[in-house]
Amino acid sequence: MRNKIVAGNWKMNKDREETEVLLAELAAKLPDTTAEVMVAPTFVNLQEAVRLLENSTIQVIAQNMHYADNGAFTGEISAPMLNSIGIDTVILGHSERRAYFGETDELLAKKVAAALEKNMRVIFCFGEELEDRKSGKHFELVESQLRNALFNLEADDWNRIVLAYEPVWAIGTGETASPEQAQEMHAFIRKVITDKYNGELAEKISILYGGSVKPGNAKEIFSKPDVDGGLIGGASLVADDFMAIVEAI
Ligand SMILES: O=C[C@H](O)COP(=O)(O)O
Repeated sequence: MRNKIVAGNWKMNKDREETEVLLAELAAKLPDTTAEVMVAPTFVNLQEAVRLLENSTIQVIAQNMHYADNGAFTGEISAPMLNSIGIDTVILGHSERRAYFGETDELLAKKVAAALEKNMRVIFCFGEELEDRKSGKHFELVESQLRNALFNLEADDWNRIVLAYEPVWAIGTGETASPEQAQEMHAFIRKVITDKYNGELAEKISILYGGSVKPGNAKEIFSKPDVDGGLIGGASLVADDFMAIVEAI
């Protein structure tokens, strides 16, 4: 049985006070669920978020990290720093990091290795652009992203990998992949992992869908057999919406 996960990626939203308000609402409204529920506030508010959620089952995770432990990397945050405030899960490879900050598969392979080395869990994001889908190259592209960043991992490393398929054309656009498109890609991802490793390993990997998941479409998307939850952007900034999505899992 794979872990069901609903993770809220707050991106560059919510200052300190707004963070406190939203976390308090989320803690109060969290429904009874067997799913893992996670939130990724901005770096400056992570420590406070950990403190505020110490009595909640909601996990606080990070949006990004550098591959080095420390050093001359102005503006960056390392895995040991995250560990030191009680964070053990990090989102890597988000399409906004790839598009606006030039993150490549090669760099992401180093980040993934660094996170795993520090016993962190990684939510690894990947997905095609609209042109890739229009030209029918989306399967090829997705496979290459997995191969380049993750296929040097040992089978055991995958115990700490969660995948988040996010078609770039569906992020923040209001346009969602149809539940069938999501299922088709998730099944393909599981097949690619089966071919590289084995079916048993592939069956254990939680594969989240991300891209305009809202209370109104979450249930249908989550009903697909290879969709194990969601990475939620905009709707994670509104407590009732996020919790409605948690209810839908
Ligand atoms: O990390 C979350 C994804 O980028 C999805 O964002 P969205 O739900 O605002 O489309």
